[in-house]
Amino acid sequence: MADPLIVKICGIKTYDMLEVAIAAGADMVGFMHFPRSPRHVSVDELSGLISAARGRIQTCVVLVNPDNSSVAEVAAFGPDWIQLHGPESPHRVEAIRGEAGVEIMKALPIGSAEDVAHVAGFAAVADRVLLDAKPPKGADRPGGLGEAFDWSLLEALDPSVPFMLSGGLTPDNVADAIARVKPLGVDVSSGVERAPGVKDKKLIEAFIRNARAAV
Ligand SMILES: O=C(O)c1ccccc1N[C@@H]1O[C@H](COP(=O)(O)O)[C@@H](O)[C@H]1O
Repeated sequence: MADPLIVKICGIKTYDMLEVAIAAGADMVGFMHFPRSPRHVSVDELSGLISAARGRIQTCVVLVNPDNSSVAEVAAFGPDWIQLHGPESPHRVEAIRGEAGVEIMKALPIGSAEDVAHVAGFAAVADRVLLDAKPPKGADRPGGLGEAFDWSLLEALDPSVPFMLSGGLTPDNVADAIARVKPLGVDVSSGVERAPGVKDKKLIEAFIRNARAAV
């Protein structure tokens, strides 16, 4: 039997939306700890949200090119995952994985065949890889821009590499994405918001319903 699809709702900032994601049947929630993001939560907020979620849903803290002290500070709150969403090298991913004591998801920007060729090297040192759109030059953050990439690029990916898909997913395109790309899981932030950083209950419910119906 195929593995069940993993659905991650990222950029949760409030307890209300944490409860919405849990009730709607998400498998994982993501908390952004990156000040330039409209979804940024402070370390105090992170600590509270992770505690409220513990044992009910998997938690993932998103960091961008963190130093060792940030990794240690966040890992101490006991999330299930840390997502590295910056230009971390395979060597750095391996070092953080060794130090953090939590599972590591490495986000990789995909905009060309060359980007796809690098995925297997990261998959070898991370617990999971997340394939996202490559941000345009000059973007103020490396993700969470609601931009999709050309999914057909993934036809060149080694089929033995499991990956999650993100970038511009919405309730309207998630079923098509799953059918075409066959990811291990899907991850959404902007596509379930009514304004940047403001999650919407109905969009979260529709996203999860449509994703589950596609498998
Ligand atoms: O959400 C952000 O602001 C963000 C900032 C820095 C790095 C990653 C960020 N978000 C992650 O990007 C992907 C795709 O998001 P979207 O659905 O296209 O908006 C997802 O993993 C977000 O958590």
